[in-house]
Amino acid sequence: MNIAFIAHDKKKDEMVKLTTAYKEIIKDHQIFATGTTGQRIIDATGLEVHRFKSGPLGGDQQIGAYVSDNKIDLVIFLRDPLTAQPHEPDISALLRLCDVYEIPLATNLGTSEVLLRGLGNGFIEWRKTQREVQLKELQEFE
Ligand SMILES: O=C(CO)COP(=O)(O)O
Repeated sequence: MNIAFIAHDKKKDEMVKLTTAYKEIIKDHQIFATGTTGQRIIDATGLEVHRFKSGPLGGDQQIGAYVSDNKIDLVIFLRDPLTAQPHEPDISALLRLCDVYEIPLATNLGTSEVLLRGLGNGFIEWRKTQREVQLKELQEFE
């Protein structure tokens, strides 16, 4: 599975704790992240991470583009609900695309734990079928 991890500044310590705690589960998957979040995950876990640009510089949009290309199966986005973000429109756009494409999305630590445990127990496997169906549809369209 391809998992995207994103955390706002005040949530980055939580993200480090989360990815460290669930390293045994996430190590078997491809990890994508916005720039600074990705670096924190690399430093803390040593896992391989595909880093996009930093969020305010377009990272959320890059992940959104991957979502719309059916390349992301799960999004863990630890948002800071108490601080205004200069790139709020990008954040809303990413959340919207997750809903458009029915991508499992966690925006807080509690839901993140549920989704990562679900991932470990195979509950996200349906995404593989979803990807194959969509690929077939695209091929028929071309
Ligand atoms: O701002 C972000 C998401 O909206 C996160 O970006 P960084 O991981 O680069 O801090």
